Order: sequence, then structure tokens, then C-alpha cells
Amino acid sequence: MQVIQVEAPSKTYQVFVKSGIIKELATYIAQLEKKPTSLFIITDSIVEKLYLDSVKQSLNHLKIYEGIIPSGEASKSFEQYERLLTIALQSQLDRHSLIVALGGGVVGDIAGFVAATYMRGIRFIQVPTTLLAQDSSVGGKVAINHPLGKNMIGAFYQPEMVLYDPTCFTTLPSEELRSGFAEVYKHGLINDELFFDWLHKEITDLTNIEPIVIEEMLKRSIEIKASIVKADEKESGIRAYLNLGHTLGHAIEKELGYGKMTHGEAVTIGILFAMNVSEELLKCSLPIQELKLWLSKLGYSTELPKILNSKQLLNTMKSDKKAENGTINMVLMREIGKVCLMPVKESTLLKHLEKMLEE
Ligand SMILES: NC(=O)c1ccc[n+]([C@@H]2O[C@H](COP(=O)([O-])OP(=O)(O)OC[C@H]3O[C@@H](n4cnc5c(N)ncnc54)[C@H](O)[C@@H]3O)[C@@H](O)[C@H]2O)c1
Ligand SMILES: O=C(O)C(=O)C[C@@H](O)[C@H](O)[C@H](O)COP(=O)(O)O
Ligand SMILES: [Zn+2]
Repeated sequence: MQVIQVEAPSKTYQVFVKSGIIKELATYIAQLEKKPTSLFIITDSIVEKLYLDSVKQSLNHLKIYEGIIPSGEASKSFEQYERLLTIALQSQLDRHSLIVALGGGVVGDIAGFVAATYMRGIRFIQVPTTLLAQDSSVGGKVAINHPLGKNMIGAFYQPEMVLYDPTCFTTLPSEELRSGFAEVYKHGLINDELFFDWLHKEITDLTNIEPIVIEEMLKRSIEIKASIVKADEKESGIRAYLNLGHTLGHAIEKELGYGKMTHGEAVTIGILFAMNVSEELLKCSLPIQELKLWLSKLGYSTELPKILNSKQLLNTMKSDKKAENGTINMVLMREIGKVCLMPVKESTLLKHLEKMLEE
């Protein structure tokens, strides 16, 4: 078992990575300082069928309620948020109840936001089932989307613990593996060249990764995220680096319609875009072609979908949470492992968007 400690200023907690851990929830819940009065398991319609029974297996001595949302990004909505709160109220959850977020980033984000706001905040634990969730389950960003922008309504609210079972990856479709892996190699690009080089060498087929490599990959990726969250929990500085590729990535997700392209695949296009802009503004040379080749071999599309419109994308990018007074701030790369946050002129962005749309 790998145990990674997250020392966020507001709370210290542990991420346990262990095959089969979803069947041992009761053991971990018993370690909480105060026993929960009831559990509210929030999951989605696909994960419910695959894993809910296994999770419930060890929990039969506790009062359990369930909230199932439809699978997919469109569920990070006001409608599902209200529905979950209604179930919580009807089930008479109290301040000592515990929310269990069983699923990927969508479930983790909405369930965490329910936990953060129900009766002004009750405890929750993350039980991630996707590769992407090595990012989303750690660090306490919880949110829902607004029709006008991604993750616009949310909070910083840390879980009590994260119980991560990598055997869940065996049922993940390949596009979801790609989505998750984007947030893994992103951690290498922003913080650790050696890790990025190791990934580049080891990962040649996302559907066939040795368990030992998965374990190492999760450990290092979560350590990087934890170290950044420790230094800057509420994103007043370096936490913004975790947003590499997201200024455009989030705009792509919103413009295509939530759920049309996976988060990580949109972020990948956003990362390539940020690298193009970085080369111009920081006068650096980045291995863009090499990265594109590797990503294409892994099945990623590295092109901006042609149905998108550059001006519309730019307009959406202006409402990115890193923008200040209408100026877009982007995470740019100086070299692998070294990034910075910089204001970028609209004309520069538009030029690179148009160039990418012509490719
Ligand atoms: N809070 C954060 O710090 C943070 C970080 C990164 C991403 N995110 C958010 O996370 C979301 C994306 O998360 P995601 O990629 O996990 O998406 P997701 O939760 O929608 O899961 C992807 C798909 O896989 C299915 N699924 C989940 N686990 C499965 C399993 N083990 N086997 C088979 N199918 C399974 C789901 O039903 C869904 O259809 C986005 O909304 C993104 O904005 C948040
Ligand atoms: O944890 C963070 O900080 C991140 O930025 C991680 C991102 O991968 C994630 O997609 C996050 O939800 C984006 O946050 P947002 O503040 O840009 O909505
Ligand atoms: Zn992300």
C-alpha cells in the first residue's frame, strides 16, 4: 500500500492507494475521530453498477443513503446539486453524517460541493474510481459548472481521507484512461522533468500498463499535487500552475457542450496551445513535436476541433478564474518542469487559436 500525506493548511489527511481498498471502507471509516451517524454514498449511474455493492459490503452496520447521478460531465449541474441536497435533507443527514464520493472527478467535485455546503459543511471522503481522480480527489477543489463556465460555483473543502483502488482502472474505457493520463503528465510538465521523462519512456500503451508502473505513477503524481496544495491551498500563487492547459481546455469543454470531449483530452489540446504561446512570449524552445508524436501514439487528438470558433473561444477564456480585470493570465512553460503565470494579450491568443484551427 502507498500512503501519501496531504498537509493542506486547513486539514492534513492521507491518500491510501491499495488494490481492493473499496471493500475495506468500514475499517477506514472506523478510524475517524467521530463515528458517523449515517453515510450518504454519492455515485454515478455507471459506477453504481460496477462498484456500489462491493463498497456497501463492509458497511452493513451503518445507516446508508444513496444519491445516484447520471454518468458524465453534464451532471456537475445546479439540477443534480439540488437533487442531492434534497435527498440529504429527506434522509435527515445531520452534522455528523459522512458523504462518500464514489466515482471519478465528476462525482468527487459535486459530492464534495454538497459536503461543503450541506448544513454549512459536513465531512466527506473520496473513493476515486478513475485515473483522472489522482488529481481531482486531492487538494479540495470542489465545484459544479455553470452554463457560462466550468467549475464556476464551488469551494475549497478538503476530504477526511482518500481511498484509492487502482483495480477500478480495469473497467475504464480507453478515452477515460487518456483523460486521466493528461493530468498525470501535466504534473511532470509543471514540476518534475525526471518524472515526465520516466513517463515518456514507460508509457507506450495506456491500456496495458504494468501494475508496478501504475503504482509508481500514482504515487509521484499525487505527491506533486500534494506538495503544491501544501504550499498554496487556496490558489493565491503557485497552485495556479496546476491549471496548465486549462484556460483553453475549459473553454473547449464549455464551447463543445459539457461532456462532448473529456476533460483531460481538452486539457491536452490546451497544453499544446500553451506551449505554442510560451515559445513566442518566453523565447524558449519546447519539445512540442516530440510531445505531439507521443500523445498521438497514445490515441490523443492533438488538434483543436474545427467546429470551434476562435473569437468565441477567446471570449470564454476571458472568464477563466485566473483572469484579472479582463486580462487573461495563462500558465506558460519555460522548459519541462518550469512554468510561470503570465498575462497574455488577446491578439496573441487569437493568432495562436487561428493557427491551431488551420492545422
Ligand atoms: N477538483 C479537482 O481538482 C479536479 C481536477 C481535475 C479534474 N477535475 C474535474 O473532474 C472531472 C473529470 O473527472 P473524470 O475524468 O474522472 O470524469 P467522470 O467522473 O465523468 O468519469 C469518467 C467516466 O467514467 C465512468 N467511470 C468512472 N469510474 C469508472 C470505472 N472504474 N470503470 C468504468 N467507468 C467508470 C464515469 O461514469 C464516466 O462516464 C471534470 O469535471 C473535471 O473538471 C477536478
Ligand atoms: O487542483 C487544482 O488547482 C487544479 O487546477 C487541477 C485541475 O486539473 C482541475 O481541473 C481543477 O478543477 C481546475 O480548477 P479551476 O479552478 O480552473 O476550475
Ligand atoms: Zn484538470
